[in-house]
Amino acid sequence: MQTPTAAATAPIDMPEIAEALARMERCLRAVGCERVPLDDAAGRVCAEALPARLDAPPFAVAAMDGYALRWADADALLARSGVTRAGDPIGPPLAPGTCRRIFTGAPVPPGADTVVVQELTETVGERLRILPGAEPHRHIRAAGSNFGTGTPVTRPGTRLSARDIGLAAAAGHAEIRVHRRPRVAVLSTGSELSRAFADGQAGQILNANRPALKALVRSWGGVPLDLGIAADDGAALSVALSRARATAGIDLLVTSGGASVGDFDLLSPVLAELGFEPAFRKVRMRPGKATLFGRLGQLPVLGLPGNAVAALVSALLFLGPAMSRLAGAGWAEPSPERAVLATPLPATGPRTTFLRGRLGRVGRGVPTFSVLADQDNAMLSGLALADALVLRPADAPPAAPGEPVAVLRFDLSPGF
Ligand SMILES: Nc1nc2c(c(=O)[nH]1)N[C@H]1C(S)=C(S)[C@@H](COP(=O)(O)OP(=O)(O)OC[C@H]3O[C@@H](n4cnc5c(N)ncnc54)[C@H](O)[C@@H]3O)O[C@H]1N2
Ligand code: MOO
Repeated sequence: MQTPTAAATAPIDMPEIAEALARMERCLRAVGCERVPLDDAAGRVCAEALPARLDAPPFAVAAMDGYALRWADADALLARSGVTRAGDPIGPPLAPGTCRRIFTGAPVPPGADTVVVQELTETVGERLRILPGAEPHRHIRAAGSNFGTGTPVTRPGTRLSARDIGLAAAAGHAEIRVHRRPRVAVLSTGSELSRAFADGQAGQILNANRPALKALVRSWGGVPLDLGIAADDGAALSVALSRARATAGIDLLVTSGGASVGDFDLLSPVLAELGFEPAFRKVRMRPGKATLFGRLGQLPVLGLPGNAVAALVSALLFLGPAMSRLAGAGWAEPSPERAVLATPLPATGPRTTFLRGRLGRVGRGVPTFSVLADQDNAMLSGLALADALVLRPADAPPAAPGEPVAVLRFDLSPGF
């Protein structure tokens, strides 16, 4: 991990989202690699350009069931000379004036330059007539026409799809080098958090962020490590953070809560005592202002707000790209799409603002966006119902139905 260079020179203020992301990007590197069987490679991030170990197809093969022949002989009545099925050896060369019965996938005999589909042939006694409609040089897949030996068949930095895995297998590979899954530790902070429904006592809140963040880590290709709950107590938080720093193999620590300005929001002061190097301690966005990022020794730390909606919106913007970079798939920020307002929007305050809403579609045009009534940053019911966020610039005036807006669609961040 590189030193957060911007943070070293810039004041630790409240950067805009783009600046905060840029500072974060400079601090994160892809994790190491491992070799896995192709059967376990789906969705993993490829770390090598596998070269094909053979020509494919390895020899000329018939693409249809029919007869192999020399096109120059097509006007004659052809003598039959044997049969080749898929899996048969290549067989002897085809003598002039003859044809060979052949089936899809079978090696084409040397000398033949055309396969005529059986539907365009006619048997005349012992011989074969080629009917009008047959075409020269058809229905043969030349040796190496799919790929040649040495051709790279996988691309580093891409998530392996079923298509990639099929191609790698066709190219003679049973294993592939991939990035290991990033290990992301999740620490919830807050004395009010209870561990489970049955524990719930007066004054306690169920821990929604922990399972939600672990789910995101898993959906985005990582392995979550649950570090439990730290109370709003300096000593407890210090122990939990120091333990995380000392634990080998954690690629990123994600905390939630305790990041604001209350007397019991201790994350920032405790991190500072432990020698944290911040890249930013707040972001000019709503929700999600209480987001911090930096390095605790070698360990990158992303501090998300406690409010459940703020935590998830901030995770969409910051944890998503971080996971993508750590996983080896490159830095990938959620990209806004165009939509048209179906409902009015209020003026925004001094931070870039995200409002939850639902997309609709009118004809084939850009989708419509209807803002939801519930925009409380702690209340998950509205976020669960939403399928997009509208992105409003800071200090934007009210907007009316019909106006174009930018939206972040949740379906473009699978698992969110
Ligand atoms: N005087 C100010 N107060 C607050 C400000 C501010 O600027 N000045 N910022 C507000 C904003 S914005 C947010 S967001 C929150 C951020 O607070 P923290 O990150 O310090 O989070 P907490 O205070 O610990 O918790 C806030 C809220 O979220 C609930 N919570 C916490 N963890 C979880 C969890 N794991 N699962 C479910 N819910 C959780 C917690 O009970 C609180 O209700 O601060 C505002 N205040
Ligand atoms: O900005 Mo807080 O992080 O609004 O919810």
